[in-house]
Amino acid sequence: MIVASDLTKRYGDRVAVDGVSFTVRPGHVTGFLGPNGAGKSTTMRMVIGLDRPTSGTVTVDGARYADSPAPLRAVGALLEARALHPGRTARAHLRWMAASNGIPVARVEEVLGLVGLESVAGQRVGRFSLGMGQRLGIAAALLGDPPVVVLDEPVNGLDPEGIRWVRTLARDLAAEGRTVLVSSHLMAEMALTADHLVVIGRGRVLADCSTREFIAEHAASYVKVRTPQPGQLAELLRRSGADVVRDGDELRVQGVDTVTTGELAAAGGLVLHELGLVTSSLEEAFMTLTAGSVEFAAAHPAEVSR
Ligand SMILES: Nc1ncnc2c1ncn2[C@@H]1O[C@H](COP(=O)(O)OP(=O)(O)OP(=O)(O)O)[C@@H](O)[C@H]1O
Repeated sequence: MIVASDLTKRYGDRVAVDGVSFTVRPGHVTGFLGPNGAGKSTTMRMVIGLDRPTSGTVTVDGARYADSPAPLRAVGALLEARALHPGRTARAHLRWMAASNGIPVARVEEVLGLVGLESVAGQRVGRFSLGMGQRLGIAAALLGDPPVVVLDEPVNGLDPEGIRWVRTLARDLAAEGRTVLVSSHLMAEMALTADHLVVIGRGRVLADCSTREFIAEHAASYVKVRTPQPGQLAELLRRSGADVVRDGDELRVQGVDTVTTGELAAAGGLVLHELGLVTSSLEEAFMTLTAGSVEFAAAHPAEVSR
């Protein structure tokens, strides 16, 4: 279990992580979600002791990572900008990591197989593609067979097959009872991978709930209905308590479902050309939630031309 309590990190007068508290439980994939610059990497670096909190604490299974006698066996981590010796082969890199953590060399071949890098294990990592580098980073994270796995943007640079592979791997690791924390700035991907979400923006926790709860709360939906008699239908719907927005022959209705909308139209003898439920995408929900906390938002075209 990872427990962060009031975790804060300042760089000079810049607050990267601002009083963040959350718990990552075993047996689940927890998605750590936020736009660029939200503080995800900084938080993850503090989890594995690469950065020291300005204040607050973070513990892994009750202990600070820095106090662990064999860190790779306690927490496996894939962090961005991993330092790799470009002249070393993938196998040599993993063997060196295994040796320095008292891990049997046979485990190196196991993890190479697990991430699908056996055939290129003898190649120098300097020539690896971004995707191969990510797989090597994941192999390194799993080397110590750790109960806690922290993956920072693991699908970066992966093709669709690779993305699906990471998703399955994360879920399998959680199903084995491990604690799995995966960061991403892609809401849709996280919705498929994570059971639980911790959403941050500008260093603060914006949401901490199950993925199901997040979808139910933030993905807005409305009934879309098209009719040649929009004025009359809007009137009927409003009388039954619905909020209605009219756009030509189309009505966007909230507060009643598709069944009620159809029945009201039938009772009023009105013709319908279209009736359906529209649910805003999770990406939209995520962007709405984090709108005020995006560090590098693109200017609106109208603002640029002004
Ligand atoms: N070493 C550093 N010195 C100064 N500022 C830093 C440092 N590391 C991070 N920051 C700042 O802290 C904030 C959070 O950065 P962080 O990399 O943790 O965000 P992130 O959510 O991981 O973003 P991304 O998705 O872009 O990786 C940013 O404003 C960043 O500029």
